[in-house]
Amino acid sequence: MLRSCAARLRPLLVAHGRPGGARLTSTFSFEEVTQKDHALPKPSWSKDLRLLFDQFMKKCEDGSWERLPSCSRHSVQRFQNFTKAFFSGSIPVKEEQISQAKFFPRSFEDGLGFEYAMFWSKDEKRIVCLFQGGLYLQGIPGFLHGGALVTLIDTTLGTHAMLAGGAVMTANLSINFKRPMPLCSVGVINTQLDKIEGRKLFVSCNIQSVDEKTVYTEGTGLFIKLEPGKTLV
Ligand SMILES: CCCCC/C=C\C/C=C\C/C=C\C/C=C\CCCC(=O)SCCNC(=O)CCNC(=O)[C@H](O)C(C)(C)COP(=O)(O)OP(=O)(O)OC[C@H]1O[C@@H](n2cnc3c(N)ncnc32)[C@H](O)[C@@H]1OP(=O)(O)O
Repeated sequence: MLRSCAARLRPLLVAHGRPGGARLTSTFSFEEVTQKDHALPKPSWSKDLRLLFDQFMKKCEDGSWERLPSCSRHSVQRFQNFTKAFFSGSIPVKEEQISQAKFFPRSFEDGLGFEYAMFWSKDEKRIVCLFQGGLYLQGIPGFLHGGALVTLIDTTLGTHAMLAGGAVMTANLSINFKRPMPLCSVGVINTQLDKIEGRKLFVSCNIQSVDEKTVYTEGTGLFIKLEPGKTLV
């Protein structure tokens, strides 16, 4: 039986002894829901993406690296806990709609949107995200839309911030587009946590070509740790 994504993510959050991780687990009581893990090889993955994925799966064998599961939906339970913890006002979306809601980067058909897999290095405290942008992410003809790259950077930096500090939200992103990234090509995102100041987590990354000869995009993000009881709306 497929374990829920959240259940597979939970050990990561708690294993790093993050109070946030524990709080996130206790606050969000990861309900056991069976969901498809999208961060696994699919027929739409290119040879480059599969090769890189296999290289990183090998690195996971000694436990120094960990593949991060990635599902398309939050459970209703997590929605209830998240909104109860951080949102006082009535949230416009209804609970029954949540089961249809999808995590944006996982809302495309296989191969047409964001194909990606993230790996977390416990020792180096960084994420490597292997990414292939599909045909529905086009901006200028033949190249990826800048907003698609920002989405992926937001999600990757946000995941790093979450692993470092529990439930977070993006406060600021700054992006430099250095070279256009071709549609259907593979990019590698490397993140680093630059500093933590109170509730503020400053993380940065770049997206490089597989041969590391081209830097497509650079990004920094400021993520704010959410405080249960301090409602956002
Ligand atoms: C979220 C996880 C939930 C559980 C998920 C479980 C499993 C994971 C599964 C999938 C998820 C995968 C990845 C998740 C990670 C990321 C994905 C994307 C995340 C987003 O896509 S999320 C949507 C976009 N995001 C928003 O919708 C936020 C709107 N916003 C607000 O909700 C508030 O704005 C908030 C909460 C950010 C802060 O509000 P607040 O009241 O709590 O804090 P306050 O304002 O006091 O700021 C505290 C200190 O930050 C400084 N500060 C604030 N903003 C700044 C800025 N822009 N520039 C420079 N400094 C800034 C202040 O100056 C002060 O600094 P100082 O302490 O030094 O005075």
